[in-house]
Amino acid sequence: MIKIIMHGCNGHMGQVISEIVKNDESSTIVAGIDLNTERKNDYPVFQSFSECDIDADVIIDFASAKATDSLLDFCLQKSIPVVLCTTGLSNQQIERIEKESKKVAILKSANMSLGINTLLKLLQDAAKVFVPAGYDVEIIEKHHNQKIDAPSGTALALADSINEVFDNEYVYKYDRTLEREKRDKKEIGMSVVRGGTIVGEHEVIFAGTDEVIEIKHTAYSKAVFGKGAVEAAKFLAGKAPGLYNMSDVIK
Ligand SMILES: NC(=O)C1=CN([C@@H]2O[C@H](COP(=O)(O)OP(=O)(O)OC[C@H]3O[C@@H](n4cnc5c(N)ncnc54)[C@H](OP(=O)(O)O)[C@@H]3O)[C@@H](O)[C@H]2O)C=CC1
Ligand SMILES: O=C(O)C1=N[C@H](C(=O)O)C[C@H](O)C1
Repeated sequence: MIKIIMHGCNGHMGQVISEIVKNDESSTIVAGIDLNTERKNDYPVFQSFSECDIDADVIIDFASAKATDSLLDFCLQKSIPVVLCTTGLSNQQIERIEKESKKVAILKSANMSLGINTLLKLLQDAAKVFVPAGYDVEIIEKHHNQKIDAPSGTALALADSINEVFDNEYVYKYDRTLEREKRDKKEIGMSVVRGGTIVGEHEVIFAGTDEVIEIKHTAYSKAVFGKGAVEAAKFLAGKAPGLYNMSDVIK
């Protein structure tokens, strides 16, 4: 039975994970951390890591980038691996995660679904064909109106996966409203929609002369992220320090 601390336990994803774990015989949540402690849970909830003295095998994090530094402090202090799912991290935080992963196991993934993680690999094959043939790459992402960060962590991961094939030569373009020039060949454009309760849509477009290829993923429920996160937690518990991602879990 793996013991989990749920960071962001009273948020949308925290509640999805709580339900999954409640029905899972091989994992249990031993504590939650959340700014909001009003909700009743069947485990103790602390407002911050500094108040939590409970030990665990792994932490699942779906909270806020504002809380990522205190999360890392706690993981290092207690030597507890972490499945880091929060998006909107700064470059400094990403550098720190890389550094700290030499001391504790960290699995970082902007999207825990099987679909997106498979797409990350498939896209590289598509890009190897279309980009050298001169096709432009554009990404459109759509999310609910409660989302704080833009573009989504997944949109950035999709772009990174394509960019990696071309030695990271491509520049990301988030806003064309001030442009008075044609699109540069060496850019990947990202467009963002926010509205209602859209769970998460990501579309990658390869636009060539007289043809367009659109590869799209739609999440219909947050459960796809929750299931992946619990699977990742089971994978990471007991692992040696290192930086892991979902491709280590989904073979
Ligand atoms: N990797 C993936 O597959 C996925 C990643 N995400 C990412 O996960 C994160 C959370 O998403 P979601 O559950 O929808 O967001 P919510 O806002 O619903 O939940 C976040 C929870 O964390 C709490 N929180 C905020 N700041 C702190 C803090 N400093 N310390 C402790 N708790 C804090 C919030 O409290 P309060 O409401 O009081 O602010 C809230 O209860 C986002 O970054 C999102 O992009 C989401 C889905 C999938
Ligand atoms: O905030 C969300 O909801 C989601 N965030 C992640 C992201 O930023 O990519 C993953 C998913 O699309 C849902």
